[in-house]
Amino acid sequence: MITNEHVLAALAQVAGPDGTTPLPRSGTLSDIVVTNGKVYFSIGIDPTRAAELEPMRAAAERAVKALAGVDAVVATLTAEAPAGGRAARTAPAPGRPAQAQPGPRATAARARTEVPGVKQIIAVASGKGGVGKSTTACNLALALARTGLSVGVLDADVYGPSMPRLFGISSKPELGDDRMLRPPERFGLKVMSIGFLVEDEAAIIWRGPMVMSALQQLLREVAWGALDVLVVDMPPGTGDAQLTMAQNVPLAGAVIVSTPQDLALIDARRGIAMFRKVDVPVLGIVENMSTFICPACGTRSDIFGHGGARHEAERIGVPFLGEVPLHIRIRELSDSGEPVVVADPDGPHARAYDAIAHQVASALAGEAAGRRAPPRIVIE
Ligand SMILES: Nc1ncnc2c1ncn2[C@@H]1O[C@H](COP(=O)(O)OP(=O)(O)OP(=O)(O)O)[C@@H](O)[C@H]1O
Repeated sequence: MITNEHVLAALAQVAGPDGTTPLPRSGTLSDIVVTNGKVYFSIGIDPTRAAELEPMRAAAERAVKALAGVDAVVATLTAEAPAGGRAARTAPAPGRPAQAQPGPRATAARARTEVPGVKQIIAVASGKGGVGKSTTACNLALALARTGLSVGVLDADVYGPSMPRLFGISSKPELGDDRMLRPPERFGLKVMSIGFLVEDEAAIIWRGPMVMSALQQLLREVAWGALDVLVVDMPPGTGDAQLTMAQNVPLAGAVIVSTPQDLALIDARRGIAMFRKVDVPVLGIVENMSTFICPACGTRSDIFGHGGARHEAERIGVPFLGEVPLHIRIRELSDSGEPVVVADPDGPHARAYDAIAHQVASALAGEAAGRRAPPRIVIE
């Protein structure tokens, strides 16, 4: 069985970014994750040296691949600091002066490199877990595709990837000759999930730089082809991992999912604040599980105080994108791998997602227009 020590011993043969210090002692190596014969690690580097250090990355991969019992190795270069948390991030390397740490905005500007072929990336996020973020991301992506856009889905929820289940995908992505992963396709959408790369239990131990490294790999080492929109299902919450993702992915905007309970709305506010902090436009709030329509008698009940999200959105000046009722069909269909937008395309739930998708699409069109050069005004 391969252990971290075996991997470290192999990496000791490879010189780190300074060209002499072995990688394990260079202070740039992330945690090492070994799962079912696959080894994952990242090397934190100055992003301006990425091309120059590619041979070092390849050498590290080769050294570990040579170990008996290793089937696959994924080594990535990341602009993130090495493992060791904040202490490692702020401590200067031996012999080097301490440097001022860039603030979130500076980091965002540096790290948000576009993903080739992908026009716009949106995050679907929530301030807390269990509010239906993944269900919303999945159905929103399908509804966006119904507006004629070409759409992909990236499941970045390291704490509980659910896109394979929601889309009913059991196949894993294939690795092409060009070393790019070919994402499985379902209902016309390319779907990639962090769950395809690791076992569920392994995902939980991914932290900081490893998470970012995996996300960068999912963004940039996947053959997405030409996409109008890539929908990223974010991990729930507003902790460090989420903030790092919001900072490092070139997001055109974020959709916040909330249930109507006050508590969830407080969390939703935190989510909004997080995206604002890193200059990502909040496209709006979706109120999920907004009302309960009794399947037997059709009576509508407002379980959690319906309208809370709309009211809150108005109050804080964020667009309200729409509401999706709590309905057993949505849950049943999600569990069966046939999302409601596909299974019942003309039903009321699909129409609710369509309405949300239209608003998101027009907000994105506005974002894209905002990025274009302003029109030249000619005064005659
Ligand atoms: N509108 C809805 N009506 C009925 N059930 C729903 C609805 N939205 C989500 N669910 C169900 O609620 C559960 C949680 O949904 P989901 O996994 O999408 O939430 P999440 O916020 O992504 O959760 P996590 O934080 O665990 O990632 C699932 O069983 C899902 O089928």
